[in-house]
Amino acid sequence: MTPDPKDIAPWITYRPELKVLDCTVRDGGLVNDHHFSDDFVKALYHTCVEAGIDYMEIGYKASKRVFQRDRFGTWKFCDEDDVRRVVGDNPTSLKLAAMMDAGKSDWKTDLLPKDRSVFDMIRVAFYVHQTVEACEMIKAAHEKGYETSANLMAVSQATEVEIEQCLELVAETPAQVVVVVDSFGALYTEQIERLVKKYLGYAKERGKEVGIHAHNNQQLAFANTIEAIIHGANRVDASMGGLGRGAGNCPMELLIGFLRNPKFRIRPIYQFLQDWIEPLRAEVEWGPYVQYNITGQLNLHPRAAIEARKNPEDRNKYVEFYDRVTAES
Ligand SMILES: C[C@H](O)CC(=O)C(=O)O
Repeated sequence: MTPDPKDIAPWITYRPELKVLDCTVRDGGLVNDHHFSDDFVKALYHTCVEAGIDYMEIGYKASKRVFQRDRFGTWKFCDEDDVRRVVGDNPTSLKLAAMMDAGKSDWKTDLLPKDRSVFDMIRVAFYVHQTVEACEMIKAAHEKGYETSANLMAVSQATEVEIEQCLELVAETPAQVVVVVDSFGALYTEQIERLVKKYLGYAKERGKEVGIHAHNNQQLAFANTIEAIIHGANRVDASMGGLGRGAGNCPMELLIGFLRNPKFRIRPIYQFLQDWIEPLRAEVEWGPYVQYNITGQLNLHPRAAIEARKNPEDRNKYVEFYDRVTAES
């Protein structure tokens, strides 16, 4: 059989259906409590438009009952007026997404009907025990007119049977996308392959796409993202300079350098790194530091590593950190 020309050297061709989501402000908000200036978010928005990125996740729609409004920045709540101050009515082809956490958002009351909102997509983030609420959230957002995505977090800690039960329930919802989320940066490429194939098994026949959201604890976020793409993930998350919680995410500059669709342009991304990400490094820290390597290897939430790196004097006490977390786990 003659192979499809697209399959001979797929890394020099492209899949038109593959879409990229920028999660810089949303995941990066977990580093600075969402205190990004309007100018930063505006510059990122224009960069995403110029770079041909498909979606920009501009923040969370978090509950103001659960989180104090004055302790967090604008992008934790993404009120419609705040977002419009930066993007106007968004007269571009870049779609805007917000994330809503199960258990931490007022999804019954906080979502406007789509025709009155600047948002296009709601991504529902949940842990496996919150699957039932997440399915209700997805249905509610869909009924209001939004595209929806199901992001099962911390999948590296869920059992096989829990993942399967979750996917069965999510498959029955209107979610267009189901994302493999490696919250702890714990997964290796072989595991990514298995998970993407498993997710596709539930998603594909219902017309849903599979996505990938990788963390960089073991410096595998880019490699795992490529692996997910190879096995059929068509929705891909990345952030500028890898900005994101703890070790950060798959760097956008690497991802766009890898993708071959001519609609993507890398130059505006370098401009954004130069103008906005490098100055930010002087204020906040993210990246695959040793404490994050350790929590990734142990398949643990990065919170202990984040805590350990808070005090600059203690940052290099790797052995003490290693001994503590291995004694606790
Ligand atoms: C579900 C989201 O992608 C949340 C997140 O960033 C995570 O890693 O978990």
